[in-house]
Amino acid sequence: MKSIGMIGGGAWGTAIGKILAEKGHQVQIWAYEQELVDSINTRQENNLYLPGVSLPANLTADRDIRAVAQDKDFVIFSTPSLYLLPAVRQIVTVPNIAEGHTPLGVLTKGFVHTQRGPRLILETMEDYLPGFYKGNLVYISGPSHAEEVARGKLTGLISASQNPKNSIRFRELLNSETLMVFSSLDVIGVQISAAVKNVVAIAFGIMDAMKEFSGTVGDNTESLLLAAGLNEIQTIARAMGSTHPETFTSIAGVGDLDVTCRSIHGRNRRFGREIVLKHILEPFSSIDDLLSNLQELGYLPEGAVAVANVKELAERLNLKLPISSGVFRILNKENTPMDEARGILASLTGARLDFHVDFP
Ligand SMILES: NC(=O)C1=CN([C@@H]2O[C@H](COP(=O)(O)OP(=O)(O)OC[C@H]3O[C@@H](n4cnc5c(N)ncnc54)[C@H](O)[C@@H]3O)[C@@H](O)[C@H]2O)C=CC1
Ligand SMILES: O=C(CO)COP(=O)(O)O
Repeated sequence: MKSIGMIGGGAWGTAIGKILAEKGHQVQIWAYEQELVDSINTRQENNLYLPGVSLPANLTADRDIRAVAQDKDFVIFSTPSLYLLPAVRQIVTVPNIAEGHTPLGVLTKGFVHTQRGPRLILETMEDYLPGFYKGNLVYISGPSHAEEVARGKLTGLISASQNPKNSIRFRELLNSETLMVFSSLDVIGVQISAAVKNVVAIAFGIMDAMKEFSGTVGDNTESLLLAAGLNEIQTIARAMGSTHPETFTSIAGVGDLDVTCRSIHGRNRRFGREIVLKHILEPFSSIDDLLSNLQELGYLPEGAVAVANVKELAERLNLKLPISSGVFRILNKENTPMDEARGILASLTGARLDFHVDFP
C-alpha cells in the first residue's frame, strides 16, 4: 500500500485517484474549494467536477496543499495548466520534495506561460523544483476522459519520462484491470500532443456544429481536419525536439486527438460547438478577457489557454499552423468563426472555398 497525494481535485485527478484507491492505496486529494473537500470527505463524491461517481473511503480530500504533498510515496499533479505553477511553488519546500524523495507525476495538459514565453509543463516545473527532479519527472497522457475512466471503461495511457525507471514506476502504480499504461521516452512529443490536440478539438467542434447547417461540411471534412490537425501537432512537436515519430501514431498522439475531437465528454469540442450554436464568445472581447472570466463559461477548455502559446511558438519557430492560427483569430475576435472555418478548410484543400452556411 502506498500513500499518494493528488494535487488537483477536478474530474481527472478524482478519476485517477479513484483507480489508485481501488487498488488499495491511500489517496489524498488537494481540492481548491472547501465545498468539494466536504463533498469528498462526507459523501464520497466529487459533486462539482465528477458528480454521480461513488468514491472509495480510502480517497479523502484536504484544502491544505502542503499537507497533501507531505510524507507521500508519490505525488501527482492534476490541476488545469493555469493553476499548475502556483501549486508547484507551494509544495517545493515540503521536506520529502525538497529532499527529492517523492517521485512526481503530471496529468495536466497544456503549456505554462512564463516571462520567457510559452514553456512545456515539465521544463517549467524543473525550474522550480530541486535539481534531483531534472529528467526525472513523469508525464502521463492519453485518450482518457475522466467520466469514462471513473466508470471503468478500458483506457490506455502513456507514462513518459527521460528516466525510464521512473516512467515504469508510474506505469506499475497506475496499471489496473481497466487502465493499461505504456512507457515512452518522448517527453516533448507527448506533452506537445496533449497540449495542441485541445486547440485542434476546438476547430473540430466548430466544424461539427457547421455540419448541422452546411451542405459542404460532413464527416469526411472532419476527418480531413483531424488528419491536418495531427500534422500540425507533429510539425510543432518536431520543431520543439520530439524524439520519437511513433508518438504521433500512438495513443498519446492520434489516439488523444481522436477522442478529444469526437467524444461527447470533450470540453474543447463542446466549446467549439457552442461558439457556433450558442454564440458563447459574445460577452468576451479577446482571449485575455475570456481567460480572466472563465467562471462565466462554467468549464475550462484547455485549448483556449493553449492557443496563444501555440501562436507564439509558431511565430518563434517560423511554422505555418493554419488550424491553430485560425482558432486564435476566432477566440481573439479578429475574425468570425464562419470566415475562419472557411479559411482553415481552404488551407487544407488548397482550394478557394466560397460555400455558404446559414448559422442559427
Ligand atoms: N477531464 C478529463 O477527462 C481530463 C483532463 N485532463 C487534464 O487534466 C487537467 C485538469 O482537468 P480536470 O480535472 O478535467 O479539471 P476540471 O475542469 O474538472 O476542474 C477544474 C479544477 O480547477 C480547480 N480550480 C478552479 N479554480 C482554481 C483556482 N483559482 N486555483 C486553483 N485551482 C482551481 C478546481 O478545484 C478543479 O480541480 C487539465 O489540464 C486537463 O486538460 C487530462 C486528461 C483527461
Ligand atoms: O484530455 C482529454 C481526453 O484525453 C480531455 O479533453 P477535454 O479537456 O476536451 O475534455
